[in-house]
Amino acid sequence: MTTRTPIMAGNWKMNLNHLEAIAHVQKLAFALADKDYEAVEVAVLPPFTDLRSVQTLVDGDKLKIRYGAQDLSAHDSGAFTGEISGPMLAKLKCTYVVIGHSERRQYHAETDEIVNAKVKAAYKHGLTPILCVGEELEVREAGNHVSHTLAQVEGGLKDIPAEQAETVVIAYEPVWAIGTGKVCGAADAQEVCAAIRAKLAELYSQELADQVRIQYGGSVKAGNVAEIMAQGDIDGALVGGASLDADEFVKIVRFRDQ
Ligand SMILES: O=C[C@H](O)COP(=O)(O)O
Repeated sequence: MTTRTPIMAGNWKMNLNHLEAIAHVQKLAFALADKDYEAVEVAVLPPFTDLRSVQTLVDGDKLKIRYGAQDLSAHDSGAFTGEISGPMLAKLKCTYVVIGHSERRQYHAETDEIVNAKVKAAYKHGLTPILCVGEELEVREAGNHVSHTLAQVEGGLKDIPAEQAETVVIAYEPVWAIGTGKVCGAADAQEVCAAIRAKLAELYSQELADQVRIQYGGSVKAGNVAEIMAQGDIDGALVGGASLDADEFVKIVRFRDQ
């Protein structure tokens, strides 16, 4: 069985300006020792306006922190006011791009078709998608959370060949657990993450499914991360609120010590 390196990613959402971003990344870099980076991959996902500052810091100080954007356009260039393209993110040496976050699906009406077009744009420009999936409360209450989430996985990865899909990071984020303090029980999160892995095996191969990293996201904190990470199919966390506090995020990265 493949060993998957855990990945802890801080999705800052619409928080921290570029000066705050510099201070925050410096704090993370100072607090994390080499052994932390060996054991866990650490990524920050700042607003677009912070990316150049983060790049300068990471490049200049040769930091082992990776970074990426929270969204991208499905288009390469052109008359798309307000949008940011894959080539622009690639030029900033982003590793990751979050695609299909529930806040994009909810507030910007992003469908699985749009999400799929963005996944294709990411791969076209050498960016690794963090593909977000997960159900709303009413879907879970109706008992349809697994099928709903798997349909999003299938829709997001439509026509993506195995040689690209093998690098995707999938973030399972039950919408009702995001920013609410309500954590999905570790066993419940594991149920869905295991189903996602089985879906990847069905769509591609068991080998590919064993390789793909699946994160849990939704009110992850230092106090609950160890239990979440103890689940067999959970390989990391996509952290919102708690990633804005550098000390808390470092504790999450060091989940084995919690
Ligand atoms: O992308 C991160 C998720 O939306 C989780 O956010 P949260 O940790 O604030 O609940």
